[in-house]
Amino acid sequence: MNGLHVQNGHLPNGNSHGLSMFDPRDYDELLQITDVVRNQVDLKETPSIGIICGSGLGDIGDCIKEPQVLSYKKIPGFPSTSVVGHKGNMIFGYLGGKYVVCMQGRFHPYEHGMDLALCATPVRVMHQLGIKTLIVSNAAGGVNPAFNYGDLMVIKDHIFMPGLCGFSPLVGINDPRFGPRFVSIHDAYDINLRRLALTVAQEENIRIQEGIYVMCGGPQYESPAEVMYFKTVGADALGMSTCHEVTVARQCGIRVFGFSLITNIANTDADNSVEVTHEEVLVAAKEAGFRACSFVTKIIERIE
Ligand SMILES: O=P(O)(O)O[C@H]1O[C@H](CO)[C@@H](O)[C@H]1O
Ligand SMILES: Nc1nc2[nH]cnc2c(=O)[nH]1
Repeated sequence: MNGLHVQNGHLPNGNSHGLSMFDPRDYDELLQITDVVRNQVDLKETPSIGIICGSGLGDIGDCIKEPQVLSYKKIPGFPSTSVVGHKGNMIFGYLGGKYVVCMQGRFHPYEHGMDLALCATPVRVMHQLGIKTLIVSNAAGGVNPAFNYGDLMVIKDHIFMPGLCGFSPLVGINDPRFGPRFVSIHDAYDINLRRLALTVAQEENIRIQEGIYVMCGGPQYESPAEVMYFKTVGADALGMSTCHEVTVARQCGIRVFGFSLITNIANTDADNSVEVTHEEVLVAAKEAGFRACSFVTKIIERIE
């Protein structure tokens, strides 16, 4: 067991289950966590689809029918969610006629005691629970000048800044049961799911964009010069999450669909002061809750 990747090697929630230390890269230790989840939920069937709700987008989890809600506090190995707008529940139930598992809240690399593999633990647990498709959502700042506040953006590809700088969740011991040491990220966001999402948005009259998502380390928002830098290299939206989850999902062969809600327009002009706050991000997400929920539900209805 290698506790190096978890702060002090201790799990804040682990004691009552006898799992007080764990390594998010160790398949067998994650299996123990997955078993604890299975034992606390009356699973109706194997969930085929996993969902991760972005900041303020927890309404997606609240749309689930026949929900069984397991607080992260009851799952050994799951850190507490410390970011406002991330409730910290794992929800099992039906959405769009399919049995799903939904993470109502995610872990970000900038939170206390995190490393990227630990942040991606929910994806590995959902893999062990049997999901074949992952839907990830996030709140993001729009960089593309054609984007408006409140737009949804289908993620076409990403630029994973921490991953490029040596902080990939795949750094460290590789257990081949999760997948290969070297993972190709050439087709991370499934093209058929992207096409399906664009069709659904058109049919439902939902304003939709498609673009490149950049994951920055955060928690500070970008300076105008940084926004300009990302714009120059082809970014459409900026956030602080998602890419580590997608990387881990692709290693396990999970098919991925991702979308961003554009909660603010990132500023490129240092002479024009524009403050971004997490409060406004949450307001934008709240306003979009119903739309995001029906978008995800309609996509799931049509997933094969
Ligand atoms: O990516 P999600 O979890 O939606 O959250 C986004 O919103 C927060 C900033 O307002 C950051 O954590 C950013 O990543
Ligand atoms: N990095 C980053 N994350 C966000 N999340 C919501 N808005 C933003 C933004 O402008 N930048």
